[in-house]
Amino acid sequence: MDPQVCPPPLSSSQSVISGLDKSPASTFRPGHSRSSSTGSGKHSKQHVDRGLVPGSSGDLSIPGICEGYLMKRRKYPLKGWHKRYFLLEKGILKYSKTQQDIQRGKLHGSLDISMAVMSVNKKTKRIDLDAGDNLYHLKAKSHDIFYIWLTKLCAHRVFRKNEAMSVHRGVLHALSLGQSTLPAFSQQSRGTVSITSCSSKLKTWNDLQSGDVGGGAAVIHSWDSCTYNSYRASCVGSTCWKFTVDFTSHTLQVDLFIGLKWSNYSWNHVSSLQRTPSLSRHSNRPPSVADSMAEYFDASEVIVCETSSEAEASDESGLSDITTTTTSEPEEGHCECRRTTLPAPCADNSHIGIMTILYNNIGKDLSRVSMPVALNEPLSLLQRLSEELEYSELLDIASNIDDPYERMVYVAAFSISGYAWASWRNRYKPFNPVLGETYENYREDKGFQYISEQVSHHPPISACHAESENFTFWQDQRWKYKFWGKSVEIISSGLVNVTLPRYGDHYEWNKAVTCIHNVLSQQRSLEHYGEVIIRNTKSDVCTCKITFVKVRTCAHNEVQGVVLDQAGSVIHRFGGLWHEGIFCDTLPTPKCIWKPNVQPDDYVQFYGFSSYARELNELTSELKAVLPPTDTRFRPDQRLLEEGKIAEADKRKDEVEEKQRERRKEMAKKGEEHIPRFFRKSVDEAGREVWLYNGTYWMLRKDPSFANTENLDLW
Ligand SMILES: CC(C)CCC[C@@H](C)[C@H]1CC[C@H]2[C@@H]3CC=C4C[C@@H](O)CC[C@]4(C)[C@H]3CC[C@]12C
Repeated sequence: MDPQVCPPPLSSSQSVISGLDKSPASTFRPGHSRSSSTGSGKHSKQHVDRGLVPGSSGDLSIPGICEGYLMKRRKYPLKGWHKRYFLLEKGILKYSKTQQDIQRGKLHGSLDISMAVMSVNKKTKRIDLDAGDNLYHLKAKSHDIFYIWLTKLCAHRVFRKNEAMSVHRGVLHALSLGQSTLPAFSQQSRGTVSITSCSSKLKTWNDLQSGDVGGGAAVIHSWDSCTYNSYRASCVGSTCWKFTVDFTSHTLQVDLFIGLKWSNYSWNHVSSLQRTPSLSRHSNRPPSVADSMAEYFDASEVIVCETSSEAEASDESGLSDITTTTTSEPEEGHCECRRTTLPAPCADNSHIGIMTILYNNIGKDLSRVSMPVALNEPLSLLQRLSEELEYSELLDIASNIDDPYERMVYVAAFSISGYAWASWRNRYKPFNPVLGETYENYREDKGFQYISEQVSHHPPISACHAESENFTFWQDQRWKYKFWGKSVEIISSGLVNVTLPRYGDHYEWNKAVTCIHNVLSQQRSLEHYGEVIIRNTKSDVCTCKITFVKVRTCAHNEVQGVVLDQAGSVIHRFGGLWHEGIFCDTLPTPKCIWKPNVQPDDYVQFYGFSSYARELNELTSELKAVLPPTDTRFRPDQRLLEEGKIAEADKRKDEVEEKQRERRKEMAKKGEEHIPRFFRKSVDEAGREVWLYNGTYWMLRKDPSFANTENLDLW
């Protein structure tokens, strides 16, 4: 995959589709050409430049309009593609059913190109635009049309960015002149905010960024008095401006917003200004800094994928499902052929009397209590633990950062990313794996292979191990549930370990406490709290302290962290919301370090599963041939649940549990002890009992293969 690829921007006068421009359907406007991608004319052979996203020139000429029919992937529940008429003008992509509808203003949707991550696939002629709250999967009918759109989309992105830059300069200029009105071009951009009233705040902000206050480094308290109550952001030199100027016209408003917040204006005040869609998309909460930063960083990406996929062709039939979360075209033979949905939606479990179950088991370890299958999601805890690797790319990045402090920031973001699922998953519980159950997750596309095993039943311990070229990850988790009457606390012991062989690092950290609030009601919510300390056992250059902040009046899911040097001084500071993203402002370029993938639209119907989670229990014929029979994917009750056959699943669950009890009794009778197959018990440097991978799984899988080994019969 090749990030940051865009054809050179075209000014209005040098449209790639000059041939098309001459088609009768095209209309010309001075300095504002119109290109119809539906025309049949030939354009000069295009090549996609590998290199920078162009456009720092500040050229403000408006790129030509581009319009025509494209195929657009349907939204759930309808599948397949449909033909829609698109119009790209001044960086805004609008679409309707027909050209007439567009002309009449009957829009189906619109999207700001500069706010979207664009993924393209030349072979399949696909362009995916992900603006966070809006995701368009588009496909051109021919390569010519594909290139026209690609070129134009890039040109419009650049235009929007330059426009924002110039608006910004204009504001600064106006402020420096003490003007109360703004130059015309800023009003042309949007002009919705009462700029004059904010100018004094901006000026102070401007002083801050120019280093007049605090010797070039100003510490701003409470950016957002609600979300970032205690989060302190330092703004060094011009860095704060840097992120803002690169926004489109939204920038201005984000700037003002931050300026206002800093000046202790309330969100309500800001919301009384006319907000742009990007700011108001999370209507129930104020935008966080993480949001805005994430938007910028995403928007600067254009991802090109070279590969094609056979599955793509079948999409035409309208039979395959939508992919809503991938921002790039997956590699051949992989994600595209992974499933994007589950065989059946989840069943309503609100009728299950959790109260009776919990009250009958007060004081007991709930992981031992058998519960009705309707409370389960079709994943086991072994699979659940592998979800912690969903954002393994953070470790790949860390493994390429020479600076140990910055490396730590990425390791920290990885540790936080493993908690993101919680905001969508509070209605169902994973299956408790039976003793000896295994689960592998071989992700060639992500570059790691993961294996896990249930190594102990009492207490339940799940051990797992993943390796890739860049890192090794392992943990053995034991957890205890504590029921407090209304909420359940899950306390996990066992450390998470990550090594980065390139630097000889070995990081280890504890887990935060997970709490299910209002467990008896349907308005359950999950919270993580406590402190996570990340240590590098191979070097004491730095440690990291992450605080999952316990809920306060309005700051939900807040997390803050610091990277400290040996003397205890703060080298890096980061923070954000564990379900939304982590932002670090102490790096040379303040950055959104991590942002969770966009949830599929239909996540509520499918247990709150992300796209990644949906893939975990898929059993393809290739996998069937190589997996050991102990793999979770073969667990019959879980499979039945996945297929929506609740009553049968319940019956099978009893049988599986009964079989486990019998095996245990038999072993006890014979005086035997269960010996895990792929993990061995050991003691770490601090004298703690740990379960380590014995290195045999992938070897056996290959030779002689599990079909030729003796395997446990678990179900
Ligand atoms: C009453 C029921 C249906 C409500 C749903 C309970 C859910 C939210 C509970 C049940 C089991 C729990 C998991 C048990 C063990 C772990 C491993 C730990 O390292 C992180 C938290 C994690 C992953 C827990 C997350 C929350 C969890 C999934």
